[in-house]
Amino acid sequence: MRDVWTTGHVRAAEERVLARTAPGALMRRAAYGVAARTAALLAERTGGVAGRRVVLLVGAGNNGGDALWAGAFLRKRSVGVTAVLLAPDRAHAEGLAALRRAGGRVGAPEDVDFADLVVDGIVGLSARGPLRPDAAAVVARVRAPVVSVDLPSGVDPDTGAVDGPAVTADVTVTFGAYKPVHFLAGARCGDVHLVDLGLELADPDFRVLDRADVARVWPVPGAEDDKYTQGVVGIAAGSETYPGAAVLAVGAAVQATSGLTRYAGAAAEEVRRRWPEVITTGSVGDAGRVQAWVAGPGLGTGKASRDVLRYVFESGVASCVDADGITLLATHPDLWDARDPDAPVVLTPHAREFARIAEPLGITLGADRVAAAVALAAKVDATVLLKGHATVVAAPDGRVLVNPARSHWLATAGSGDVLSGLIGALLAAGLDPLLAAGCAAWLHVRAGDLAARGAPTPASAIVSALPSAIRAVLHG
Ligand SMILES: NC(=O)C1=CN([C@@H]2O[C@H](COP(=O)(O)OP(=O)(O)OC[C@H]3O[C@@H](n4cnc5c(N)ncnc54)[C@H](OP(=O)(O)O)[C@@H]3O)[C@@H](O)[C@H]2O)[C@@H](O)CC1
Ligand SMILES: [K+]
Repeated sequence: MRDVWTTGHVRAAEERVLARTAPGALMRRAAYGVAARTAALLAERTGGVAGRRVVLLVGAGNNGGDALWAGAFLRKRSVGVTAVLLAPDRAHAEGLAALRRAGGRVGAPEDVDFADLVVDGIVGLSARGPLRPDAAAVVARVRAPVVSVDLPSGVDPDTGAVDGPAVTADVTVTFGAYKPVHFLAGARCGDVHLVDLGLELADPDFRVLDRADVARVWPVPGAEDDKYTQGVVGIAAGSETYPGAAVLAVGAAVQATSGLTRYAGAAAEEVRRRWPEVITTGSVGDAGRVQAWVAGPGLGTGKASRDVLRYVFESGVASCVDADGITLLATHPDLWDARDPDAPVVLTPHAREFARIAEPLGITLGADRVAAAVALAAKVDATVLLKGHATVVAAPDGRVLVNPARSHWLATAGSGDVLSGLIGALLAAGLDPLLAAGCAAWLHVRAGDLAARGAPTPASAIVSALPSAIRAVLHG
C-alpha cells in the first residue's frame, strides 16, 4: 500500500521538519537523491557516468535549487553539468553557487541539443498550469532521457491534469511523500522514486494498492467452504440487443472467485452456452438467493430494466450498478428510494456517465477527479468507481483508492462489463465495497496487460486472462 498526500499537507509537514533542521539540509538530501538516480539512469542509457553531459533546466524556485545542488553532486562524479536558467534573476542562489564551485557552468537552451540526460527542475510543488512559453520552448528541444525533480513540470501536482505543454519524464525523484500527480498522471512521471525526508504526516488523501494488498483480501476457499459459503453473485445484465455484456460480466464473476454465479435476464441462452456452470433464469425474481447483484451492463433503459434495478435495490444485498443501471439512476432518481439503506452500492461510471448522474446533483467532473468522486460518493451514499486512465474509487466515508493503469489497451468495448462482474463477485464474497472495487480494478488492469501484451485485446480475452492474473497475485 502506498500512501499519497496532496501538496498542502506535504508542505505543512516539510515546514515542521525545516524548523528543526540546519538550513539547506533538506534540500541537499533531496538533491543527493536526484543525483543518485540521474547517475543510475545515465549508466543504464549510456553505459557510463563520468564524462557524460547533463543539462539542468532550472526554474525560479526551490525545485530549481534541487536541480542545481544535484548538478553539484554530479560534478563530483566527473559529469559535465550545464544549467539553463529560465529565470536567471531568481535562480536559487546557494544552489547556483554550489554548482559553480563544483565546476558546473551556466549555458543556453541550445545546450539541450547535446545533452545525454536532462534534469527537469523547472517547477515543483508551486506549479500552476502548463509550462510557460519560454520553458515550453526549451522542453520541446529535449531528445535525451529526462529526470524530473519532484514531479514533471507542467503537470498539476494535486490533480495530475495537463492542459498544455508539460514534461514527460523517464524517472521522477520525489521527496518526503508521494503526491497525487505520481498516480493520477503516472505515464508522465515514468519510474517514481521516493527520497525519505522524515516527514510526519496524518491520514493520507488517498491510497494505492499493491499486489500484496490484493493478495491479502482476495477470496480463497478454505476446507469448510462450499459453493454457497463463498458468496453467490447474481448478474442482471444483457438484453436481446446486447447479450455480450451479460456473457462478459458473468465470465468475469465465474473466474474471479469459487462462489456460485447466477444469471437473470434475456441473454440466459447465450450465457448458458458459454458458461455451463452458471444457474440462469429469465428474471431477477426467479433467480434465487444471492449475496450481491451486478445490475446494468447491456441491460437497456426501458421500463423492464427499471423494474430490475428496483428489485435489486429492494433485495437488501450489496450491488454494483454499471452502464445502463447508472443511466437509469440518472433519469429516474426515484429509484434510489427503493434502496435498502444498509445495503452497500458501488457505482462504476465512466466520465460521461459520471456527468449524467452527478451534474443534476450539482457536482461537476473538472480537473480534480478525486474531489468529484468523493463528492458524488458522499452525496449518494455509495462507493463511486470513476473509470479513467487512473481509476478513482471513493467511499462515502471519504476513503479513496487510486489505481493507475499501465497501458491503454483496457479502453476497449466490453472491458467495463468485465470489471463489474469482478466487483460483484468480490462484493458477494463479503469484501468491504471500497476494497472490492479497488481490488477488482487492480486485477482488471493486470488481466488486461496479460491479455494485451502490447497489442489490442478483445474484452473476452481479458476474461480468459483472469485466472493467470489471480495466480500471479496470489503466488507472486
Ligand atoms: N519545502 C521544502 O522543504 C523542500 C522543497 N523542496 C523542493 O522545493 C519545491 C517547491 O519549491 P517552491 O515552493 O520554491 O516552488 P517551485 O515549485 O520551485 O516553483 C517556483 C516558481 O515557478 C513559477 N511557476 C509556477 N508555475 C509554473 C509553470 N507552470 N511553469 C513555469 N513556472 C511556473 C512560480 O513563480 P512565479 O513566476 O509565478 O512567480 C513558482 O513560484 C519542491 O517541489 C521540491 O522540489 C525540496 O528541496 C525538499 C525540501
Ligand atoms: K520538476
